[in-house]
Amino acid sequence: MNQDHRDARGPHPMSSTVSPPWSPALALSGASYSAAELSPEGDQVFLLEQRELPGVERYVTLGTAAEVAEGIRAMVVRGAPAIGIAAAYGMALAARAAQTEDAEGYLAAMRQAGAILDAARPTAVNLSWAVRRALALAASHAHQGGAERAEAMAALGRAIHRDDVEACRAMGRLGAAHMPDEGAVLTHCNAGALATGGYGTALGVIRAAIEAGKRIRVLADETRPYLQGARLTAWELQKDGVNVEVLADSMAGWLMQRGEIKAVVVGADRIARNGDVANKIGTYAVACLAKHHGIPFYVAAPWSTVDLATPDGSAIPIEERSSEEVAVIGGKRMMPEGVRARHPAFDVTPAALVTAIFTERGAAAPGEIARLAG
Ligand SMILES: CSC[C@@H](O)[C@@H](O)C(=O)COP(=O)(O)O
Repeated sequence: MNQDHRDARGPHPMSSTVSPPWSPALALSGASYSAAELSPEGDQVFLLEQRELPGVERYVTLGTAAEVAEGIRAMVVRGAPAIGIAAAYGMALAARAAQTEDAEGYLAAMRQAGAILDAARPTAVNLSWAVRRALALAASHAHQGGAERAEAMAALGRAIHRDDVEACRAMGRLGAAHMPDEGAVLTHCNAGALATGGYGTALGVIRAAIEAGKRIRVLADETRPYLQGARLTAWELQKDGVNVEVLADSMAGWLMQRGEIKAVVVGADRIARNGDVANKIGTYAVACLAKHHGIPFYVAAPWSTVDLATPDGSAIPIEERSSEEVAVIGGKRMMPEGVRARHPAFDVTPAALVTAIFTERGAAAPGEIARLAG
């Protein structure tokens, strides 16, 4: 990422645009914005600068796989499916940059780009899933010419993007039937259009339920420390005219006790073979509360988030991010100098606390998720 992007909190008129290029995935999602796009020529990646939402809506322009990796690490783009799509587009940039006609040289360059992208964030399996798919394609077309390889890699990124929007729509239709006819549904973090190719997983379920005529209002946990709920979920639902209110994370238990919350639906970063679910830190606490109060707790995720190679949640790597992201809010330090904050960015909700998982392949009890592998 060049300096403009690394330091992307201020206005950088030379490096930013206000709208993404048109793409088939964007058209399919129905939104006016997109977390990640590849330019029509395949030479630039546009990321919606999510760290500046809800105040500023702009895109940073990236020209190399390493810049895309830095955008993922720094959370310019975030959300499991969206970082997988961004990584696939990063691999398209790498294929374009690999000018060599030598197949081995090309493969070495692609492996190197894949390793950089894969290392950007450890928990969401969609990232390594997308890199693996790109490397498999690279191995199959390494002997072709540079232009052909670059075109094929760009097409793969666009297909992964389009498929993700279609998966969101499919799981949305499925999950909508499980939503209450009316009342409040709680969600945690942002599992919406901003976290996916478009439409969203958990928010896709909510959108589909509302499109089907259900009178749902949304309670969005603010989701400390990055505030994905307050900043992102509230932003995208407000754009759609959905009734949304934000809760400080500590408020959900009280509202459940009062009977105000009818269901919980969240996304996932990785689902293990036994149905344990890694998702944004705080999800486990919400699931425990839901169990205690007899409230259904649903997870919506594309099949690319299901990791059958990981037997259970204890084997899922949990990202630890910087103390500063917890300690400093809006530029102000909220704890004494010299005191460190803990920052596990994800937690694991045991399968026993999950009512059902919705994927594009169908709905399943968490313990039966492997059945959908076909
Ligand atoms: C459809 S996205 C589901 C998850 O990726 C989402 O809930 C989440 O935990 C995102 O974490 P983030 O740290 O913002 O990348």
